[in-house]
Amino acid sequence: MNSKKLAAEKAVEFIEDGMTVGLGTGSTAYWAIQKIGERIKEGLSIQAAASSVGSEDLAKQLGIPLIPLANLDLIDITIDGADEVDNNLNLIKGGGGALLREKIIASNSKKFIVIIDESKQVDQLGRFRLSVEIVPFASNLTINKLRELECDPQVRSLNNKPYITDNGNLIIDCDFGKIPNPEALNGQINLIPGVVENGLFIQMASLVVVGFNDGAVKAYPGQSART
Ligand SMILES: O=C[C@H](O)[C@H](O)[C@H](O)COP(=O)(O)O
Repeated sequence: MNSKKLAAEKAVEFIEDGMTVGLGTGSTAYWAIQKIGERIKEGLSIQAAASSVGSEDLAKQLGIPLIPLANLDLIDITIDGADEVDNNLNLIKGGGGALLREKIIASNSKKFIVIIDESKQVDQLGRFRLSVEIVPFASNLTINKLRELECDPQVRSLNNKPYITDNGNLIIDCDFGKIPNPEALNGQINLIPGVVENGLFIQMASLVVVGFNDGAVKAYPGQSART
């Protein structure tokens, strides 16, 4: 049973004609984009905003109409994956390096639906290294500041070169261990000059849809639920 696909397809049921839809990034969001593509072929009429070049390319292949990002106003619904979801429905995202665009799109969405398989559920965030996007200028200085937070910062690399985001920045993966106060840590990190954004998504989820290996799907409403 593909639990990522189950969660993704459940979430796509919330999309209605005429909506502006935020497309997430990653292996779970992939299934949501595929399902949206299917529904477009069946006559669904929407416009979409992609959170990464990869998702934009996939949407184009599937014939999903994309709205130019500069024209984006309010997004009706965004569907995206996560690396971890805690009991308060706070998230760690950014494993695929798309956290900045994802956070901009999610925070401007009336409804933000998070889709995960059951392995992503945790009691407390911190099993997964937290991604921090920083500008390349004097990156060592910014990394030193992150090190002061005692998180063993590591520059993400790809093919033996620093990984560069869609925005031309670096990703620093930080191991904080268990994160007892994600809200405070989010503020501390984002106050460091040179940091663009980090992968903590605090009280942003309207709904978390979890796919289970036995075929069950459960949905948990978040505190930011507006509908
Ligand atoms: O930057 C990547 C995103 O935050 C992804 O949504 C996240 O890493 C989850 O990806 P996946 O669904 O592939 O586990």
